[in-house]
Amino acid sequence: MSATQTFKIASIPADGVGKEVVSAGQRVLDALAENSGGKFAFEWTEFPWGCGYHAETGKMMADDGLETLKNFDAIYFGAVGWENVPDHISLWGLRLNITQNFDQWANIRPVKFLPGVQSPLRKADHTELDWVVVRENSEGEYAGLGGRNLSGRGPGNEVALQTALFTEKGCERILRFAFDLARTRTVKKVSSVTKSNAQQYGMVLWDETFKRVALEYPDVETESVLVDAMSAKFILRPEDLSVVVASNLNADILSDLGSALAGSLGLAASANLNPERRFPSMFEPVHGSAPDIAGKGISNPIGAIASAALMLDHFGLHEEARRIEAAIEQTTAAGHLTRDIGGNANTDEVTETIVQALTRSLAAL
Ligand SMILES: NC(=O)C1=CN([C@@H]2O[C@H](COP(=O)(O)OP(=O)(O)OC[C@H]3O[C@@H](n4cnc5c(N)ncnc54)[C@H](O)[C@@H]3O)[C@@H](O)[C@H]2O)C=CC1
Ligand SMILES: CC(=O)C(=O)O
Ligand SMILES: [K+]
Ligand SMILES: [Mn+2]
Repeated sequence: MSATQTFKIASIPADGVGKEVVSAGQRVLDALAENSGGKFAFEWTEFPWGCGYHAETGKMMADDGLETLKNFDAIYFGAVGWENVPDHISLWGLRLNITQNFDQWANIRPVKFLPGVQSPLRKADHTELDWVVVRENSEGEYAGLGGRNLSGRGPGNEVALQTALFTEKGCERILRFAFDLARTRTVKKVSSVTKSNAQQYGMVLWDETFKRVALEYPDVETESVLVDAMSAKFILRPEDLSVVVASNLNADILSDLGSALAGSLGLAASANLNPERRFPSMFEPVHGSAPDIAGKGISNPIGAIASAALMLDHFGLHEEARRIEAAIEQTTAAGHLTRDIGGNANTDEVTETIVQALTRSLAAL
């Protein structure tokens, strides 16, 4: 028998439901490894970073945290944010610190409809709707550029600048990524989203770069849509979508909309990729720490488990990734649903049902 391939994964559950869903995802991956016949194994190292760590140390992560993370094959993340730390401090201190410094410039967020899950869309059918949001994850509106003039202009006259950064190289690499992804899909189409009628510098550069790159992909259909119109299109003509590429903020908003259309924020998976593989990539559910339901054991683990499947794809374990997705589908089809999607199962019950479906499918090999 050939040697076991071991993947070193850094897990960062962080805050709120992040802890519940990361442990669910680990449980599923461990079950997969146990049934792999020694083909591969996962070696987990958990880091306690997040708002709880901040309460004890005044920092969101260790000073040498990035240096430590560099040695892992991937990062499995939960969600960051709690009431003891302002959201912009916690997000920049942990998630954005990692995505920015590890140049995880491509954020892939599939919008996936599942059997047995009711969508708010009247015409939703899980066999027909299937699109993916590609989010520029390194610049745009989240470049972190700007500043505040707190009191220099006198009381009541404070000013703040929040500058979006668009570079031709940054636009080009994410647009190429979207085209390459479209080529792997049944429907070869890229919808590029901006607001270039109102934002006449950066987003016009994006639009022009899109037209230029598109010339190299004559086999891929294209459209350029303004973000306000695209939000309507998500609801009225979702069957027209395959790959939707947008800037950091616009894609952030559109991906929450997409996951809500599929039934819940708790379902959506994401991959923060450094496509050059100079740094580890990070896999996390699209949702945040959900303080309104945290600690009750009722959070939906599917977004995190589906993110673990995206991590397997990154490792080249495609067949195993599809098996996890199939186990998720079997579970929802059989009516094992958490509350956010209309059921009354808790996090552990759904996770165990997915593990059982996965184990059965592996035993049948
Ligand atoms: N990547 C990250 O770590 C992100 C962090 N955040 C942070 O999370 C905190 C809460 O942010 P919100 O705007 O409330 O967004 P959120 O995504 O945490 O919650 C929005 C709604 O979706 C529900 N929801 C989210 N995940 C769920 C799950 N797994 N199962 C069932 N229901 C779920 C919540 O209960 C809530 O009603 C903030 O501190 C925010 O900064 C928000 C988004 C992403
Ligand atoms: C911060 C946030 O909302 C996201 O990355 O989706
Ligand atoms: K998250
Ligand atoms: Mn978001």
